[in-house]
Amino acid sequence: MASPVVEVRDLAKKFGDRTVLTRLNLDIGRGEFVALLGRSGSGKSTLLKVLAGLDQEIEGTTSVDGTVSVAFQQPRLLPWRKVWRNIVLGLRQDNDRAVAEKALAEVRLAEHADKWPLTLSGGEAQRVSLARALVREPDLLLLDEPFGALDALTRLAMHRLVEDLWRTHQPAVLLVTHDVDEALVLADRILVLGEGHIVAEHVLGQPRPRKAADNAEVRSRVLADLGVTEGAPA
Ligand SMILES: Nc1ncnc2c1ncn2[C@@H]1O[C@H](COP(=O)(O)OP(=O)(O)OP(=O)(O)O)[C@@H](O)[C@H]1O
Repeated sequence: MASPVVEVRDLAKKFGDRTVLTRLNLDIGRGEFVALLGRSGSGKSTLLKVLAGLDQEIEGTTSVDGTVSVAFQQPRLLPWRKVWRNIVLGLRQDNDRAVAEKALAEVRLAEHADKWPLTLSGGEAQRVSLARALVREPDLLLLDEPFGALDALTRLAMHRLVEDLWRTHQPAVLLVTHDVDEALVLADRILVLGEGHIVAEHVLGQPRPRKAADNAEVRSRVLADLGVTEGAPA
C-alpha cells in the first residue's frame, strides 16, 4: 500500500485490568473506504477514539498522516447555534457563511442554514454532522455508527450520499457499523475486530453503486466471522 494514511502497530489498550485491544495492526490507504465490524464490546469505538487522538493512554504506535474528522451516532450539534454556525464552528473561517452554505448544499440542506438544530429530523441532523466533518477536508473520516439511529429508508439514502461525498472529497474512511449490508455496499475492505485485534479481512472489488445482494458470499463469510449462523434468529 503506497503511503497509508493510518498506520497502527502493535496497539494495546487497557481499561484498568481489562485489555480491550491487543496486538492490533492496521493500515488504511489514502482514499480507501474501510468498514469495521465486530461484536458489541469488541473495542470498535475504543479504536476510533485512539485514531481520533481522543485517547492517548495506549501502548504501541499509531500514526495518522493528515487531518482527522469524526461523525458519531448522535450528531452532537450545538443547539444554541444555528445550523450554518455549527458547520463552521472551530474553523479559521468561523464566520464564513458561504463556506457553510456550500457544505450544506452538498448534503442537500441548503435551505436549512438558518434553522436551529433541534428543529431538524434525525436524518437531517446527521447530514449536518457529515457536512461539518467534511468541511474540514479530512484525510481520514471516522464514522462511528453514523446511521445506526436512522430508519431503514433514510439509511439507504444516507449510503448513497456518503458514497457521493466520499467520491468528491476522497478522504480515507473508517466506518464502524453493526450492519453487514451497509459494509458490503460501501466499503473497499471489511475488517472484523475480535479478541482485541483484526481477526478477518475481506476485500470487495465490485464496482459501485452496489447492492448488498451482489456480495452474498462475502456476506456469509462476514456473518460467520461474527459468529452469526444465517437463517438463525438474530
Ligand atoms: N472509558 C472506559 N472505561 C472503562 N471501560 C471502557 C471504557 N470505554 C470502553 N470500555 C470498555 O471497553 C470495551 C469495548 O468498548 P467499545 O465501546 O470500544 O466497544 P464497541 O465494539 O464499540 O461496542 P458497541 O458495538 O456495543 O458500540 C467494553 O467492554 C467497554 O465496557
